[in-house]
Amino acid sequence: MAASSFLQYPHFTSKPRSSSHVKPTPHFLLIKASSSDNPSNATASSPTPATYKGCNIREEARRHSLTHPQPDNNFSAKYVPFNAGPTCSESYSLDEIVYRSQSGGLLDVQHDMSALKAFPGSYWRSLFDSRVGKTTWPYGSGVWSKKEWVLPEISSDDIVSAFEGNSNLFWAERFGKQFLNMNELWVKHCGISHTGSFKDLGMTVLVSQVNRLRKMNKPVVGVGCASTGDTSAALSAYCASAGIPSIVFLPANKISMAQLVQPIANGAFVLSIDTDFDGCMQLIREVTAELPIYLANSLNSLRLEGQKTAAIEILQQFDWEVPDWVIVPGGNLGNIYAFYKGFHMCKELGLVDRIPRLVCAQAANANPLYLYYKSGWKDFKPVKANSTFASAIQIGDPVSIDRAVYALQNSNGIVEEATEEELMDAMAQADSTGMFICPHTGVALTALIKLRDSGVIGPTDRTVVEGT
Ligand SMILES: Cc1ncc(COP(=O)(O)O)c(C=O)c1O
Ligand SMILES: N[C@@H](CCOP(=O)(O)O)C(=O)O
Repeated sequence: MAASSFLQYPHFTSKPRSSSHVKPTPHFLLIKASSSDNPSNATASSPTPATYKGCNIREEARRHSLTHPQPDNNFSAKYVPFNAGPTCSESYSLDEIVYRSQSGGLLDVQHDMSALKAFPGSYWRSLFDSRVGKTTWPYGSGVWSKKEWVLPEISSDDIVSAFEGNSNLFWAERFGKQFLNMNELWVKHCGISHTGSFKDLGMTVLVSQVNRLRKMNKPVVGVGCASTGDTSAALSAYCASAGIPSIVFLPANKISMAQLVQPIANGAFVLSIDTDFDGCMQLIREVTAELPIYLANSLNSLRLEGQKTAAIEILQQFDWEVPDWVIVPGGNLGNIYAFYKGFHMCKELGLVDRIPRLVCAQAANANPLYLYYKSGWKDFKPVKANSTFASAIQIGDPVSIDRAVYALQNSNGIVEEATEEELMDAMAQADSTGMFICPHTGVALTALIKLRDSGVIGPTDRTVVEGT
């Protein structure tokens, strides 16, 4: 299909739809950014979803901020080439539509660290702790409770949030003791989220920024992604919440029915393409380079700003004590870098004094990072990803390979792999102790089992496995 023909699809009008066109759906309750806080804008057919004593929570937040002042917003962030040296002067405003550096490399969101450092670590710890479990807009979200470190310049009115984050850090006591002879095993359940995916953490940031860009009349007619199921579920839900068209490229017959239903129900333009995820990723990169469709995959570094908050949350949930190990399943490899970035910011800004060692776990059927690691980081080759029960990480040519290597090299990290048999055994063992985990978490648990067996992870090491 020619790229331009996407624009003929009725979803893709060049004019942003006003929020009055958004019909609330009975399937979910998202707190939607509106163009105004004026309660009189709420009509009978679109009731304000969250009310408190007759006012919406934005109004309430505004009143609250008068009595509980938030830090002065002198904070800012910009895009810079990923891992550029101190002499590099290339940078872009976050209001520009750019995914790659001049040399074609990855970008990173760089915060004004000197402005953030004006406040001591104890200040940030107390501020973040004070926002947990509240409905104050937008800080009730685990992502936006760290707004100053995420997208400091966005207006709270532009934020599209489902109050994602603040996920359970589960003490896997029985599994740890019975199968691993360890007491300090924890599972960070990032997948217990609005759409059932940790991608919500990144998507609230990306779609909020798109909402802002559209209000600035930037040329964004819709948002698109390639997906193995989770990114498309998150993208379509957040876009539907904000009344923004979305388009998702899915590899045909490789998405579970449960996840295929999500973008369809959310009204996304769903394309099932006769290729694998890597083929879909290539296609969406070409389409978003040519058309005013904003790229929502983790190649877009905005996503990682939201996902990094899971790492900050882990520290917060341990009362700012640092675990020894954090194990993350890896596919397109944005998330392992997001974790590194969250931990590293906490160290740099004085909230903690060290970072955990990171482990990235891949399915043996889709293991390009593992092979690269085993070569001593000498020889990266994309692979043809074979089918795996961990279908969301069936990815052979990860876009964030450079970010992942950086994260692992700077955290004394390790890469492990899991065969199909190993990941299924790990799942069965975990489930037999009352957990109910997905195959991707099974891949991460397999990495843990192997590292315990070899003695690399000790019996008293505090270890967190990310459930996605
Ligand atoms: C359920 C699930 N777990 C883990 C991952 C891996 O995350 P990443 O692609 O950031 O490496 C993905 C996506 O790839 C996923 O959908
Ligand atoms: N597993 C992912 C693959 C795409 O990852 P992304 O983080 O780059 O969007 C999915 O759910 O689609």
